[in-house]
Amino acid sequence: MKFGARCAVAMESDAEGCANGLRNDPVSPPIVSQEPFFLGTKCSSRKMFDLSQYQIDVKNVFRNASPATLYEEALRYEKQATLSDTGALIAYSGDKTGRSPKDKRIVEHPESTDDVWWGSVNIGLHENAFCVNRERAIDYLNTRQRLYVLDAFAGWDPKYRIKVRVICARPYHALFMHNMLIRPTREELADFGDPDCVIINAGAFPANRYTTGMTSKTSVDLSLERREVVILGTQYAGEMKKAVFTLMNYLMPRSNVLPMHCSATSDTQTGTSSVLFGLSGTGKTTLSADPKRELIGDDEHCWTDDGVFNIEGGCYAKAIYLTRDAEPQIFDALRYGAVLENVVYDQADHHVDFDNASITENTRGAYPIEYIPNAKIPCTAEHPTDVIFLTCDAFGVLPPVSKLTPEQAEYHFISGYTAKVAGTEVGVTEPEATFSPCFGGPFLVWHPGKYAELLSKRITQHKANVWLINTGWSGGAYGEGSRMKLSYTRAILDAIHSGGLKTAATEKEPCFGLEVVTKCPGVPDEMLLPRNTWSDPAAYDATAAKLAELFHKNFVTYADGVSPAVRAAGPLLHQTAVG
Ligand SMILES: Nc1ncnc2c1ncn2[C@@H]1O[C@H](COP(=O)(O)OP(=O)(O)OP(=O)(O)O)[C@@H](O)[C@H]1O
Ligand SMILES: O=C([O-])CC(=O)C(=O)O
Ligand SMILES: [Ca+2]
Ligand SMILES: [Mn+2]
Repeated sequence: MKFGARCAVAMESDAEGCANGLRNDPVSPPIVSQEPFFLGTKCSSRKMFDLSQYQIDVKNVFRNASPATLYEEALRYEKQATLSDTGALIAYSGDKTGRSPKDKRIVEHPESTDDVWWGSVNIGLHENAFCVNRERAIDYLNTRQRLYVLDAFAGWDPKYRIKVRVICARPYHALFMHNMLIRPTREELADFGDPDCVIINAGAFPANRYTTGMTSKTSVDLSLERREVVILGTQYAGEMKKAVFTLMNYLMPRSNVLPMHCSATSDTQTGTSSVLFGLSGTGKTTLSADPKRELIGDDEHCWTDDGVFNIEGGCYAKAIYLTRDAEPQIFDALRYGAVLENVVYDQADHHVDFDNASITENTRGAYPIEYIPNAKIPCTAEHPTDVIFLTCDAFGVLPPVSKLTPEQAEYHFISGYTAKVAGTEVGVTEPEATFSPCFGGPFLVWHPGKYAELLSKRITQHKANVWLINTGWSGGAYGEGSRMKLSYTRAILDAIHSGGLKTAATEKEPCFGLEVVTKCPGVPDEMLLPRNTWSDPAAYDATAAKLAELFHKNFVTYADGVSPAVRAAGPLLHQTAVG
């Protein structure tokens, strides 16, 4: 894949100095680190890493510093940084503890404007406002004593990978991206050349609300032409990884490749994969940590003519209520090298209280993918045999598992349903339906139809089975029932992966028209038909009808762009009343 190179940079390798066993020149004062990853050698160069092409002139620039160096930097220079009792770096993101989708902007440019699905997801920004924000970010970075540069890759398939450069002021951000991107070898770093994408992270500094197009002090701006991301007014680290994902969501479909907000695992024998789509909190990361399978990745993948590849080099797991019993692989990955974001810990022994949501519900841990024992490196796999849609239905009406027809698959992919539970956001007192197209609305650049078409084509071509799994409520809506037991969801996945569920008994459910699996090893029969789990079946019917109506209302926007068969694949109830 070829990208327009805009800026030439002299990137000098320190390999020679190390090979000669040269010590640092004692007279040159700047501390410059270009340590390679995982090589176990301390190899620093006195050559300044030059950021002048970005008009950045800061004395101490660390390029691809080792985790140990970044730990040192964080502990010295970040106010609240500390170590957990398992050796993870604990860091705090400040006011923003989650992504800010309303503050995301895409530069309007004649070259890409016809490609972009403009609206509430992709809000346009004038090129001039982008330049103002970019300059503001650079001015801020120039006030710093120390900066961190990370050059690394996104995309495990060499045919599609892009070179990403992160420039940031916080060691925690550098370590986060070191974990989340694909770490280059020493040779790859020496030959890195010009990056395909640059993230300029000045998140500690606010946007100016009077800059055209700004509605708050936070702004995450992407220029598809410059291949640059500017971050102001948010230090939540997840913005950086999802900015890369957004860029991939633009680039990949141009090469007939489908980017997916999903996790992926592969069969240890056959190498075939299964992908789990789902919005935030539905279980992608949790369920992909599966000792019976190989882990390809937990959040961002692409489906090409050759199979699937992970975009990332690490995982970013929700840490709230994490226990070693329920999720041992993830729990054990939160050790030396991992970043633990916004967690509360005991001041005396630095033991992390995973049940404490006083800073945020969205506590997170970021670790390199090889911290999961059964990760497959390189993170690529054969075509999926199974495509799974995860939904966390807080209404408690969707069945634990149903088998979708190709038309239902397209309908549910475009709908992207999940539900928020009451209590986590102010003002949410009952389950709130969320529809996010392609289970990743905030990251789409093209119209959802483009991704839906690519998915349908690949599903048909590879005869993949499509399943809808409810990881949310059972026995009643939020407040009445309870969250689906993780062991049941895992048993369902095991049955899918063993091939057994393909031939399992099913029953057509009348409200959503779903073919519900009624027998699954490891799951009590009565759990599989949700109506049976409610104490009041009439209340179930009423809630199901309400949800069906929400599906119809949401689908109105997309109805014109799909075939009549797909339009008819939604919930059966109230179809005429609303749609
Ligand atoms: N039956 C279940 N299936 C999956 N997860 C469950 C289940 N019951 C409870 N959970 C919890 O729900 C959360 C799922 O979060 P997870 O990190 O897997 O989300 P995700 O889909 O990866 O989201 P994101 O895109 O934000 O990273 C975890 O905290 C997990 O412990
Ligand atoms: O992006 C984040 O901050 C976490 C995540 O995976 C998501 O929200 O989908
Ligand atoms: Ca995740
Ligand atoms: Mn995600």
